[in-house]
Amino acid sequence: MKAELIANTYQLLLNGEWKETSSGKTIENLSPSDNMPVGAVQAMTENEVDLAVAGAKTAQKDWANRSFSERAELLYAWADQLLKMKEEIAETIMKEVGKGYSSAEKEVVRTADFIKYTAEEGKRIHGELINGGNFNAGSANKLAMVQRKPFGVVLAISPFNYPVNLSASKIAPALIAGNAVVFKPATQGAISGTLMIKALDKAGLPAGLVNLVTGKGSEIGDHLTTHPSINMINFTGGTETGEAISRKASMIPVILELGGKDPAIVLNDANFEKAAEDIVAGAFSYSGQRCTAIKRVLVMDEVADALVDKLKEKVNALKVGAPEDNAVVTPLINGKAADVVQQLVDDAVVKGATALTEIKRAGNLVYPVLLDNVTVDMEVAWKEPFGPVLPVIRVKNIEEAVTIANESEYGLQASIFTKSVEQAIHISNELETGTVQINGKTERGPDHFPFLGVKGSGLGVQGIRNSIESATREKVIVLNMNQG
Ligand SMILES: NC(=O)c1ccc[n+]([C@@H]2O[C@H](COP(=O)([O-])OP(=O)(O)OC[C@H]3O[C@@H](n4cnc5c(N)ncnc54)[C@H](O)[C@@H]3O)[C@@H](O)[C@H]2O)c1
Repeated sequence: MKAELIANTYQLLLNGEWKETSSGKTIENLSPSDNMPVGAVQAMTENEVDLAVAGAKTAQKDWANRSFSERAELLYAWADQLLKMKEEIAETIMKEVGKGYSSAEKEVVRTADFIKYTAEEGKRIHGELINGGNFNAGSANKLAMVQRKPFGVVLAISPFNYPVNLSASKIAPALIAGNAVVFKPATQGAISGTLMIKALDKAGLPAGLVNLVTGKGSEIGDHLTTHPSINMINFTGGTETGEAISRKASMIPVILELGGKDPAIVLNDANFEKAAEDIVAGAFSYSGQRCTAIKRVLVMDEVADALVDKLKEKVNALKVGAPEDNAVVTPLINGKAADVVQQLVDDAVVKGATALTEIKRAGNLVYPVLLDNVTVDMEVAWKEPFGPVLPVIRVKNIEEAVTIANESEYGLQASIFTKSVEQAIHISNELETGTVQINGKTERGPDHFPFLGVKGSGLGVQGIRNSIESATREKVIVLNMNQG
């Protein structure tokens, strides 16, 4: 019997049953914006993790035998249920991770769209036939039938900042490809993740096909990532955690979406109004707590004053405050995150950066900071703040901008603002990033574009079709035809 979720203490979903952990322990989530309790999730035991993985392994066998279109039906129904729960989920995202309500609502709608597109795209996945005669030493009598097969059980680990979107973008492609999923949401974000799974369960989820594992990553994370029955890991989070996972996971594919230090490079001929608008939106929306946030500006010396004036005007106009009021800059996820930002700003100011906005903090709420005259000896030039701070580095020429951009340990995205497309393409080719945005802010999506990070920003490629393909391996059957 499936029990209804108990108000404020959320249950885990294990092999078709909503229940409490045998540990008797729960983890309470407080809202980053007002410190009020949002609810509690179960702190599962290693034994329950084992049951979750084993149940998923069993459920996967039957699921893999279903056709793509049958699997797609579950995804369509899931998207419908998500939209029916839109207000409840958006409100929970808002409270749990401090995101403005309208952004939280957009996250739910975008996720439903993502799931539907995944269902459609899954139906277009097919293998290929290869004739052996295409290779010199081969024979035209050999025919390879290449099919795409699921890996088995996919472990999906998501971060706090998009608790619904970055979870479903792992689960839906894995499911359409015929895998089962063990889903471990970030603790702060686990209630939103639980509601998303509740929608999937209402849509007719077969028992065990997706098991919800909640608990502290630091306590059950290693047990999960080194579990012998996990066949693939899809992780989004910090670079340190991701690198540790990739070292521990042995002989299984790992997809990692990690941190970033995306630069916006502004050339002499840029449209400064448009560049400033995009840079400020790119840097400060959801308080800069986005992997693809613009995290530094590299502007040509001659035009820096003109750009900085516009940046300052727009930063000062940002709405700061409560997520309920749809503020752009809201309290950060926790006090530790605010301390990191404050420390980076203090270091820069001590070393001679010019703060163009008032440096102000109230608990987790860090007011937006625009720093001019940042130099490469300052930590803020290199570290990911994951908060509302934008450093401006003035450079002599394009070569210097490219050098500073590429000296980063990260390589997620970069923006270039210029009227010269040729120049932009030339610079794009020099930049060591997964994506370059010409005359636009760095961002993930539209979700069917390939999305990847290089260097410390990740491993593997996402984007709907890429994500489905990444959740499958090839299986080759060779037909040796009778020559007689
Ligand atoms: N590249 C991208 O697409 C992308 C998108 C969003 C966020 N991010 C990055 O995520 C980070 C912020 O998210 P966060 O603070 O939630 O990251 P985090 O690394 O602290 O946590 C991510 C997830 O890992 C889990 N975890 C922690 N220790 C673990 C362990 N030992 N084994 C297994 N799992 C473990 C956490 O519980 C959580 O679910 C930023 O660095 C940001 O740039 C990247």
